[in-house]
Amino acid sequence: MTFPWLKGHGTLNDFVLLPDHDGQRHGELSAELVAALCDRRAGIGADGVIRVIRSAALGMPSDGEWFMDYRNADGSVSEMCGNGIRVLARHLIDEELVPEAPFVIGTRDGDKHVTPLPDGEISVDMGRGEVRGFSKVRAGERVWEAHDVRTGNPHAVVFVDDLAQAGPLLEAPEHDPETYPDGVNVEFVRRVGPAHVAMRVHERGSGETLSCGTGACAVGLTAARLDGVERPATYRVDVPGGILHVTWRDDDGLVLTGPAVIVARGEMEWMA
Ligand SMILES: N[C@@H](CCC[C@H](N)C(=O)O)C(=O)O
Repeated sequence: MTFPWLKGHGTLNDFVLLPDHDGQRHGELSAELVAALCDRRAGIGADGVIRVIRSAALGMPSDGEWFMDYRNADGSVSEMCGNGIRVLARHLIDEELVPEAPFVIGTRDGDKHVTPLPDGEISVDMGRGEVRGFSKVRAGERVWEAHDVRTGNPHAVVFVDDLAQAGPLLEAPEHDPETYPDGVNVEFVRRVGPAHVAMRVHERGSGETLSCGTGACAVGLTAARLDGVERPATYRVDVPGGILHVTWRDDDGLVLTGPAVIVARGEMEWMA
């Protein structure tokens, strides 16, 4: 089987893009193929795969022509990816597949409005986040009370004095299956200064990654609420792979802004 692919990243959260515009190339995208492509030794290597497909071809209701069909590195499906949608947007712009900006991309968390900025960064209206309460997470020997936050997908946000307190994060932090029946992305957050935080993340289905856009939104929203700030407020979120900005608008919506680049493309002859 041969097929085209591209590789891109947003703050080093990296993705393999699989153009499959009318859904005829990959059929039901198998978890096995996704995991093989994401393998950093035996495959291309990535935190996730994005199938570039028309909303209509996937039968998904959307005002956007294009849909982000997102898979984690283990092949599991996620509703939303804040870094991935910017990388997909960059690809759609580069290939002139979208007529004008701003434009809409469909996701399993609904339609997202995307705005390319003059400095090359891309903003995404992520919709409203939801802060629900608390739930315990454990990493290594330590247990924390985490904020249960939803930004299209599930997050547990833990404030720490030092990001090293999370330990090596080689395994998924333990969590309450009643709060998170489908698993959870866990963010460890340190305050850096006013409206400025730093985080590490262990992503559901992908392990520790160098950035997470939905996670940055969960963290920015939680920090801003704890600070009791007036909206609109913008928080800088430092991730190991770069810098993201999260704006909490006065209508409660969250806007994620950050870089997105395509770094390679090719034609794959899958030998496995
Ligand atoms: N890296 C992404 C989030 C990807 C999905 C996540 N692992 C999940 O399973 O919910 C981001 O930038 O938001």
